[in-house]
Amino acid sequence: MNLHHEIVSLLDPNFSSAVWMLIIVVALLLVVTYMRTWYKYHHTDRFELPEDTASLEVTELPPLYPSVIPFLGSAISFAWDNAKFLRRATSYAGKATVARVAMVPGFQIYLFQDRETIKRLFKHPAVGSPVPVYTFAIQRFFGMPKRTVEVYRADNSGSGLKPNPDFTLPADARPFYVTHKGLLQGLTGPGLGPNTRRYTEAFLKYLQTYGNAKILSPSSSKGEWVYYIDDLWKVDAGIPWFSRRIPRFLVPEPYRARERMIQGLKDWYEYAREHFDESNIDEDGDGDPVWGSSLSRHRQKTFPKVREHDDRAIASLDVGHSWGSSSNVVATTFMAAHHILSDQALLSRVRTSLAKTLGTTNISASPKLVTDLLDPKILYTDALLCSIYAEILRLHGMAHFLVSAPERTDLQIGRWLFPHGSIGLLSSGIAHMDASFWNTRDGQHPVNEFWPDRFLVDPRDPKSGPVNPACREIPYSRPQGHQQAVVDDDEPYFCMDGTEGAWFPYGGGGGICLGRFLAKNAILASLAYLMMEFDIEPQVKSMAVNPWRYGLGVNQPKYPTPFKIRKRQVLDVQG
Ligand code: HEM
Repeated sequence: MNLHHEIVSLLDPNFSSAVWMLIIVVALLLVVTYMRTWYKYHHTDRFELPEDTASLEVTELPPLYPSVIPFLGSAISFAWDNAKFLRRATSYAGKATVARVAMVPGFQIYLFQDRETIKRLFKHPAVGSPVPVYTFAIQRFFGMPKRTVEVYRADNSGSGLKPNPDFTLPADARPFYVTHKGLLQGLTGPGLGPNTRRYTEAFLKYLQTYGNAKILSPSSSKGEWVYYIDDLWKVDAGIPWFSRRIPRFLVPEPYRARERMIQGLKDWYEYAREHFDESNIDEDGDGDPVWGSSLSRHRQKTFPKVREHDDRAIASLDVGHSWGSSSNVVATTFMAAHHILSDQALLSRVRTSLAKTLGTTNISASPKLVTDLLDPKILYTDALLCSIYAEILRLHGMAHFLVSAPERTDLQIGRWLFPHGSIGLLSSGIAHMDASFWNTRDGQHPVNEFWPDRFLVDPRDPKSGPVNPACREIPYSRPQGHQQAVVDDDEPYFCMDGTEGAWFPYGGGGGICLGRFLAKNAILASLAYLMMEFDIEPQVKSMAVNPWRYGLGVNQPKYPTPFKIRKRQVLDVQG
């Protein structure tokens, strides 16, 4: 049949009257539904937030985002360009807001982007991290065997000591609790100091032997050394593919690298079990030559007691741990170094400020050990360095977070209802780019540009500080600390007051990154060492960000960014 015939048959009243009627009814339904949603969407007073919400009776769901083709319309826009769709759906009259989006029939996602709601979500004790996000990551990113993933999938007991009341399984079915407890101690408790120190020592050693150094896992199955860190970066490059479920035959390299890491880790466990000697634990009670840290020893002791956690499964968790503890730290340090090194005036300000903070211009010639000098307690007092750190994570810390309401209880988040079993999405990338909230110095320093002074408060300048003076709610205050006492009252200081719910590269609430303190310590120490000890010349004029990774963590460059690096020759001037 040719086109002419098709048109004729469509116009034939006998053939198509019923079809036409159906099409017209469906079209009318779509138009009416769209107009109803559109009307409600535009007539919700979304910016009216009552002061006291505790006594408020909430019946209001966030407004449903209108879409011409229900469900499909939003799902397609989201899949096509999630950053653009999220920005559009979460902004109203130029302000960040909340919206409900129908993704597939029967499933709506709650987009929370206004600061007040985000602050409340982070503070609400019943808001959790959805189990499917974690199970997706351990299975797809880190190759966890299915049988072990099922144990996580069935664990709705939470990560606290006391399981949720509806959880009826025995204690060995609580992998979230076991993992969380170990990480909490190792990354935020007694392990933080020793871990920071070991990180700094390893980083210095790596740079001092730059070019020759390869970090090796203890052995592989064939007794060969494996380039663990090289493989880690191959896995890191594979994360955008894993997250889109691209199969192995199309991108074999990251899958192969992951397998080598898993094998190397399993061999290491065997080797370490054989060679560990308690009497070799360091004086700090944490490190040891074979397991490395009390966190590793704790994981080895506790994981095998959880169902389906043999060496194979633990190795997948450790691939995840290796990735989680390095990818974002390296990306943040790289981005900060790139911005500092691209601006000679800033580089010189950073070096002057560090020399003052550390009390010397030549840190390796200082009578103090470099690791003592790069102590976080000292580096935290360097206002410019801290401001650069916060600004880099604002500009480049782009992550989507999912939060969940409990399975049986509706939550009241400010004036909004977050119904039981629902999933919410927050994007730090959008919050970090809110031009109405951040101080741009009357547009001189737009939100999409790096401004090293954004988080500095100059007591003599009322227009300084991170928050747009027009929407600042609380006055800034100088951080109180023993080192701060010696500081001149007029000197600019680092401050994040008033940025809660607007700056959250590490997530927030119960699911907040447990490595955030270690990350900050590592980033500050690495930057201080790189800037003070080396002359680094980038070999590219500009750097483009890789859009493929948007929402997966800190931005990375799209193309290789070569640089020349050599040891600095500086005179030892004690401050
Ligand atoms: C700049 C560096 C880092 C960034 C931007 C970052 C970011 C994040 C983000 C966005 C999450 C998810 C939060 C959520 O889903 O609500 C997370 C979770 C986590 N991060 Fe980090 N992270 C960094 C460094 C680290 C380091 C150095 C470690 C460990 C040594 C670490 C360990 C973890 C752990 C264990 C979790 C899971 C927390 C939980 O589920 O209880 N992170 N991180």
